[in-house]
Amino acid sequence: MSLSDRIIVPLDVPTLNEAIALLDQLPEVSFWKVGLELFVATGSDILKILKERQKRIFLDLKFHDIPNTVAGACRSASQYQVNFLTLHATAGRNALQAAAQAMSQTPSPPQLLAITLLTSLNSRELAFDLKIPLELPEYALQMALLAQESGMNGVVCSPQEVRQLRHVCGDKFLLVCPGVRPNWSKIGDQRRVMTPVEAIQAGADYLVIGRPITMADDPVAAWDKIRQELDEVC
Ligand SMILES: O=c1ccn([C@@H]2O[C@H](COP(=O)(O)O)[C@@H](O)[C@H]2O)c(=O)[nH]1
Repeated sequence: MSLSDRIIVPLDVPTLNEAIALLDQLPEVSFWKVGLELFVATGSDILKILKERQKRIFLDLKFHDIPNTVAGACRSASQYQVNFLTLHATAGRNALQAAAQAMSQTPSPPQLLAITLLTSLNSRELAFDLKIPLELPEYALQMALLAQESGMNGVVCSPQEVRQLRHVCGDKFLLVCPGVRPNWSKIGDQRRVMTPVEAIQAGADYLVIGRPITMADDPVAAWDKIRQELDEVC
C-alpha cells in the first residue's frame, strides 16, 4: 500500500453535492471518511456513491450506548460493507464485546475501531472537566487496552500516543490518527496534534486529514503538498 493510500480524508460537509464536489476534485484520494455531519444530513446515499467509485470507506459514527444498542447499530451499519466503523471505548467492555460478537456473525464485517480519547481534548480538560484522575497518556493506553481485550480491531487515537500504543498493543492492532496537522495549516479545534510525517514515523497505520485539505484555498495543492512531504521523508 502506498503512503497516500494511508491518508483518509473526511467528507465533513452538510450536503451530498458538496461531498460529490470533493470526490470530483480529489480523484487520487482512495479512502474517504463519512462522519456524523454528512450522514445525519443525507443518510447512506454517499456510501453507494463511494462504492461505485471503488473507494474505501471509514464510517465514523462513534456509537456510544448500552451494549444491546451498540451491537444493533454495528449490525445495521455492517449492511453498508464499509471498511472501518467507530464506537467509543467509554461505552465500556460489555458494549465493545457485544459489538465484536455481533460482527463475528456478520458476512464481510467492518474493522471495528474504538475512540480512546477525542483528539480535541487536552490533559487539562481530562482532569478538570471529565474528572479522570489519570495522566492523559496513561488514560489513552488504558482505553486502547480495553478495546484490544474486548475484540476491537484497533483504535482511533492522537498521533501523540501512537508510539506507546504501538509498543504495547503490537503491530497487528490498527492505529488510526486524526489530529494531524501539517506545520503550514491551522490547528482549529484539535488539541493533540502532530504533522503527517511525525505521525507516520511514530507508527500510525492511517492518518485522517480533513480541513488542511478540504478547507484549503486549493485542496488539490494541499493534498499534493502533504504527499510530497511524506514521500520525501518516509
Ligand atoms: O478523536 C477523534 C476522532 C475523530 N475525529 C474526526 O476526524 C476528523 C478530523 O478532521 P480535521 O478537519 O482534520 O480536524 C473529523 O471528521 C473528526 O470528526 C477527530 O478529529 N478526533
